[in-house]
Amino acid sequence: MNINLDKYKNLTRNLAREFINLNPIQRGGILPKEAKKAVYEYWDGYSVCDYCHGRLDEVTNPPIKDFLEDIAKFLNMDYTRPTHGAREGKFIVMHSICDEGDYVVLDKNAHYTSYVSAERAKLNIAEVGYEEEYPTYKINLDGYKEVIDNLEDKGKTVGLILLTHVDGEYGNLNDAKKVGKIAKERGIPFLLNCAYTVGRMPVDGKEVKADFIVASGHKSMAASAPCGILAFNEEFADKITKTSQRFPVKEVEMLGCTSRGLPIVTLMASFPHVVERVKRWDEELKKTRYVVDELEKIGFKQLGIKPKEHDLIKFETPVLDEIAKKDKRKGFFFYDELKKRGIGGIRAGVTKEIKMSVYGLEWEQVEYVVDAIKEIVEKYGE
Ligand SMILES: Cc1ncc(COP(=O)(O)O)c(C=O)c1O
Repeated sequence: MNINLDKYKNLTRNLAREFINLNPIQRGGILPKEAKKAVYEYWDGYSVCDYCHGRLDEVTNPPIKDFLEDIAKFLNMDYTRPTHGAREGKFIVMHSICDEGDYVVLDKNAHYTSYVSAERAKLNIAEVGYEEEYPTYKINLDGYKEVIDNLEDKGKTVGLILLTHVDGEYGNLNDAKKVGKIAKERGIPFLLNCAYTVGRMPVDGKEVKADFIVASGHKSMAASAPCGILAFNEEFADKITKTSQRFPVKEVEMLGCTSRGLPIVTLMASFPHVVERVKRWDEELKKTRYVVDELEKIGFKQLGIKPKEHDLIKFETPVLDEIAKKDKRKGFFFYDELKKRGIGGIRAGVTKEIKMSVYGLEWEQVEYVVDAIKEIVEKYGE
């Protein structure tokens, strides 16, 4: 065997712990210290299966069964199951409730994993477009009606309506209740993709008339990847939790058991922290809007709906692009300068547009980030 194993020794992370990480996909997945402690207890393989009597969702030690009931209450949904992430939840819904060839109607800002889930489930896609493209990229939610009507007029079956609660490109928050109402009127099941919302901000499934909610533990619930939650209502419980003919205790869509180790433990251990932090969502929005106000003063331009209703910020940054043309480090100057100031998470080499989030940072840190960016622009700009 000629394999060099040295590279696996002493694995360390470049983005050092003391860095302020501005990457929007990572800010909601930072573990509180309670969850870090649980890691030491449960880091071995199938660590949650010590007292299993056949199925993950029924394990009482650690308290997975209770957790799934509690998280259903937290989301105001009837039932939940653990998954490996939002994408696995979407696939489970599509695969279990749609028939091959059905249409999934989704918003144009949907994540690639929504498309890939549909493809894997052998479904077709129809998109709902924008009310406005540049600069807000706001989805025309009334457009769901038109897209559904057009498909039905052509004799097609719409098996599912999917809405991205907050998208990963612009951080636009959609009015889920509006789409939930359309879904109810048309009698079509409604899946709300809450990868960027559940765990960061309050979400009430019944209020928005969602039949299914998918959430992402590692993106927004302060958990280690990969893990997530699929929540569903009574009406669809039989389909989602159908058991195997040959192994009657095992749920087919879960392939028996999903998150069977450390990730689900971090998800549970972080739950008290998550329950508390969503109550402080207004404060998070204040921080986000402060960043936008301050950085627009130095020539950044926020894309997406204004004012911000979510912490993911996308900026057009012509000032950075101008500097990159002259600096010998080219586009890498910004990454480099941020790194010197203990800030990471902005894509290296990119200066035309940047994405960032200050979710969960202390106000002092938010101000530090804003001042650091202003200082860099002042120092290197004209
Ligand atoms: C809107 C949205 N949905 C889903 C996902 C995927 O989440 P997961 O990794 O939990 O499948 C992402 C990841 O960036 C996302 O932005």
